[in-house]
Amino acid sequence: MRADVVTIFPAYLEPLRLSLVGRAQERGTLEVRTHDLRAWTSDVHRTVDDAPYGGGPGMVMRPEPWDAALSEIAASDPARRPRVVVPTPAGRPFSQRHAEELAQEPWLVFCCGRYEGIDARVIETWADDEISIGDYVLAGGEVATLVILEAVARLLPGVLGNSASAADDSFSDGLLEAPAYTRPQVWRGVEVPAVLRSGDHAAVARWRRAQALRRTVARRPDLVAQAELSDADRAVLDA
Ligand SMILES: COc1cc(COC(=O)c2cn[nH]c2)cc(-c2cccnc2)c1
Repeated sequence: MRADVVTIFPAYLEPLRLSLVGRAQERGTLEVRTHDLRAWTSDVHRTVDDAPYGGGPGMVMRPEPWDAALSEIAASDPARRPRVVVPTPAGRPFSQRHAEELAQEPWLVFCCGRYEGIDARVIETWADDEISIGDYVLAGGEVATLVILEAVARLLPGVLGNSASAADDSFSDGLLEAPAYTRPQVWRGVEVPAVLRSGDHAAVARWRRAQALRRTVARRPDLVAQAELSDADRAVLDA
């Protein structure tokens, strides 16, 4: 996968060189290219923003630099059309399913908005996906891009070691993760649930499913409504 990121703060994307996403890049599984939007300005002050029509607080990002940047990036591989993603509070809520969808794409381009956002005509012309990572306002799209790219990168083949698997992700079955434990067996007087030390894999699976169900009912009833529940699941919830 190739991922281009257009931003006025390229340094914000440095964390992508670390850890999991960094390893994916070393392996060639993912190629991340960052671009400074100001490279596509033509005035001496390298202006990327201007006052909003209709008044109101703050500034809006001008269309010309974005159009020049996206045109040049898209033209760099004429045989393919990138999927253009714009992180924004006004976007579709990001989810594991959405990450799985994006992980199938060979080429993503992320547009990191700053100020009050990007001129709507750029979004209309270029954006394939407007994505929100949560109902709050960030100062720019860079952090949201890091979130989305990390969620997508870990789904790419070979990125997660063989000890972990995205297929076992909590959200892969639509429920929250069950509680996890490791050594010591007793810590601060609290013992690891016996079933987890029983070696009975079927019992462990039943216990984890029950814990995940109860946790999801308590914290995210909205997810329970969407999950496919078996009769055994319903028995747990009715208990
Ligand atoms: C492209 O347009 C944007 C992008 C961003 C950065 O993304 C987020 O904040 C976000 C992404 N998921 N959740 C939050 C912020 C605004 C914005 C809107 C209103 C006032 N101030 C800023 C507009």
